[in-house]
This record gives sequence, structure tokens and C-alpha cells, in this order.
Amino acid sequence: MNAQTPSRPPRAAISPRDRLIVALDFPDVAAARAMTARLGDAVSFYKVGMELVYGGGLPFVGELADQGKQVFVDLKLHDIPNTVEKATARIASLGGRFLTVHAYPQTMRAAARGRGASALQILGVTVMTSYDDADLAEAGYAAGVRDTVARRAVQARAAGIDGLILSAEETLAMRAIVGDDMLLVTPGIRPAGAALGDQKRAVTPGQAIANGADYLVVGRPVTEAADPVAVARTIVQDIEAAL
Ligand SMILES: O=C(O)c1cc(=O)[nH]c(=O)n1[C@@H]1O[C@H](COP(=O)(O)O)[C@@H](O)[C@H]1O
Repeated sequence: MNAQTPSRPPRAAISPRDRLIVALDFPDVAAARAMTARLGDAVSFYKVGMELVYGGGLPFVGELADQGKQVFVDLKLHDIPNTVEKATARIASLGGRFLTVHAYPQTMRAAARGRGASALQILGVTVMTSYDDADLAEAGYAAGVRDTVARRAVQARAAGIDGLILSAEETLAMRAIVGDDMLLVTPGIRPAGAALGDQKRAVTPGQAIANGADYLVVGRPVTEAADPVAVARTIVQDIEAAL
């Protein structure tokens, strides 16, 4: 495909339904396909990540795109610049809308070169939403979550990528740093009462939108629900109410 960048509505005009990205964290395409068939028109945007890709799911990106769905290819690239640039160029031909890379300056600059004039938008993963200050300290970082996300936001903007992955706990502060154009995409979303699992910086859908998130990434609260359609519709209603 490698389409040229399509004209897109300004951030404020994105519809509530298009702001919900459901993470298809399944072991194979059959399971992911069953979930997308079940969700039908309730969901317009899906994330295909490592579990599904390593289970043979990379071609599912094109299948979803052919169905008119938007696709977030979550591969969190991080390697030497030559490898990241060339891998990004290959991924740009799959038909996805977003690709994640870790928010290291070399990596982000290489991904920006690799996507070239394609429609693919690059999102820099700042600090995983499963991390808190103690986890960063354990990994050897002197700064805490807030300062590390802020540093990476500045570097992401300088690298010329399109958006950030961060917790909705940080979106208000980061919008002031990155300006109006960059996309703020927030995983770690938990409707009130939902199990946190391994997420440490979790925010409800309505609060995330109130905090200025553009897109919400939601996996288990939808895909492990007894009624995934009902949960997806409720999240979209929460988004609409908060906009
Ligand atoms: O890049 C991501 O999508 C991501 C970054 C991050 O910091 N935290 C995070 O949870 N994610 C992804 O977002 C999804 C969250 O899934 P649930 O915790 O099941 O809602 C998973 O597919 C994660 O891989």
C-alpha cells in the first residue's frame, strides 16, 4: 500500500468511536478474528501487538485494513538506526496507521526517516504504564516517571515523530510540552471497578479524555468481558460524555 499521508480531521474532530483502540492480545489470528467479528461496528480501531504478531498475525494488519478498520501496529521497535529505519519502511507497507518505537532519540529519528511520506504515524513509547518510580529506579534510571516522560516528549517532538504513548496521568502536562499537533495515545485504561492486572498508572476512560488523551488503548477490560460489545459501547459513551 504505502499510501501517501491522507488528510485527517484535526484532533478535536476525531469521533468518540474512533478514539477507542481495542488491543487484540490473542495467541493467533483465529482468536483475534473471532473477537473482531463479535465486536462488529462497535469498534473501528484495533491494535495488533507482539503476542498476535509472534503467533503469525502480521498479515491480519492488512486484513483489518481491507475491512476499513484502522490498525495500530504495536511492535515497539528499538535497535540500531539502520535496522529501525528499514524495518519501519517495511511496516509502512502493511496498511497500518500507527507504529510504536521506544522513545530513544536515535530510534525515533530512524523511524521518522523510515516512514518517509507514507501514511504510517510513529508513536514513541515514553514509560510503560506498568512502571512506577520504583520500577524506573530498579531499572537504573535516576529520574522518576513524570520527568522521564517529559524528557522523552521533548525529544519525540524534536525527532519529528507523530505522537506519544503515555499514561493519562501525564497527558495534561505533556500537552503543554508537545503543543497541539502531536497525538497522545494512552494505554492503562481501566473502567471504574475493572481489574488493574499489571497496570500501575491506570486511569478511567472519561478521566483520560478529560485529561486530554486523543486515543485510549483498551485490551482485557473489553476482550475478557462477558459482553465485549457492551463494554466497548459504554467506553465510547464515556468518551463522548467527557469530550
Ligand atoms: O504500547 C502500548 O500499546 C502499551 C504501552 C504501555 O505503556 N502500556 C500498555 O499497556 N501498552 C499496551 O496496551 C495494551 C493494554 O492492555 P490491557 O492492560 O489489557 O488494557 C497492551 O496491549 C499493552 O501492550
